[in-house]
Amino acid sequence: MTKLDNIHIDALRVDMEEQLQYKIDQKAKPIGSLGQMEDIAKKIGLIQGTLSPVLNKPVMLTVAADHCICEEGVSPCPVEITWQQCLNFLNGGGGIGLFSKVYGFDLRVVDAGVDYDFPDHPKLIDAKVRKGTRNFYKEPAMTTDECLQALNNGRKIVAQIAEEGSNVVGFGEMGIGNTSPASALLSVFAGVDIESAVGPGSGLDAEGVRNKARIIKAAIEKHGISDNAIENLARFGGLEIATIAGGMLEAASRRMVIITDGFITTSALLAAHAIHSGVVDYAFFSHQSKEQGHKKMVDFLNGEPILNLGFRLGEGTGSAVAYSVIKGAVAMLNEMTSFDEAAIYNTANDGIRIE
Ligand SMILES: O=C(O)c1ccc[n+]([C@@H]2O[C@H](COP(=O)([O-])O)[C@@H](O)[C@H]2O)c1
Ligand SMILES: Cc1cc2nc[nH]c2cc1C
Repeated sequence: MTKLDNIHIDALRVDMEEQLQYKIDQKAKPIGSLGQMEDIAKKIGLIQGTLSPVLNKPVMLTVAADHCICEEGVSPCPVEITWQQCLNFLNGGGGIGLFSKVYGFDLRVVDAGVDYDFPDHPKLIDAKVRKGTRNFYKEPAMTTDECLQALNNGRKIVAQIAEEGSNVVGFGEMGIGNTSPASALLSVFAGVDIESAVGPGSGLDAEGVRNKARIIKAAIEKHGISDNAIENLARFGGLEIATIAGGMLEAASRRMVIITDGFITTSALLAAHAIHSGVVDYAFFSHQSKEQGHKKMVDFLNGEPILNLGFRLGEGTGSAVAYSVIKGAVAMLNEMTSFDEAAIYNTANDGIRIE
């Protein structure tokens, strides 16, 4: 059976849009002058169905897996970096170990399919389906069952953090080789040609990028494109990508704020969107990744990146940094003085309306 049970995603509370806009326009500022922050504040109001939203206990889920597609020379990095970085994150290191502390996230590292036996750790979640996603140049990346298992693991993990009181989940990933499945999913779900969907990832040269495009193109020709989203995810995805996709669907069904990171977590959102398009209503695109295909993903999903810092690290680093803006947006809606409170008039001294 290639479907997930009981996914229900509510529509946003669009009936509240006018009231939210009114509240924002009463703030002591020219109309629209906080730009995209105003859109973010409004969207969180629509997600939570309130004029006074609250962000509780943000959790960062950095989901990791290995990729046997690396056998085809699609990544310049040794695969051992996946498990080494996971241990590093658990010790507060790497980009996401640091940024989780700086920006106030409770970081959990999720083992969705790393080719390594980790020691127990309070912040490590064991959701290993198998040691490494298969080489999709030769065979489907996952069986349908494995893919469903990963999707359901993501759902369970997010359900658990929601039970613990969180209503904000940032997504990150760690997986040497995972820009290859992300490119394949961009091509399959958004109809983007392979050459435009592929890039250097963690640092391939031009010849390497051409080889990567050739491998992914051959794989898509070999397995074909299904009209079932989960089948496509199983053929070309990754265990961390499927786990993240399931987590995003669960988060949306619980009206949580979802923060996507770069190229790989956005490919998970593409897959989740193909399963249930309503998931995108709950998602914030933290930043515009340098990986060329990322813009195509964001455009396909009608998103607008919050930051553009030239990041291409992954791990959840963009999600963490952009949360500072999201927090500011919610504070603006709740705490910024209105014209009334600031005891200034909605007209300038010379009588010109401030707009
Ligand atoms: O987040 C991004 O946009 C991003 C872009 C390029 C690479 N990465 C990271 O680099 C790794 C994948 O790169 P690669 O070349 O091994 O496929 C993986 O661990 C990602 O976290 C991440
Ligand atoms: C050091 C290192 C850290 C990473 N984090 C995400 N991808 C990565 C790739 C490398 C090589």
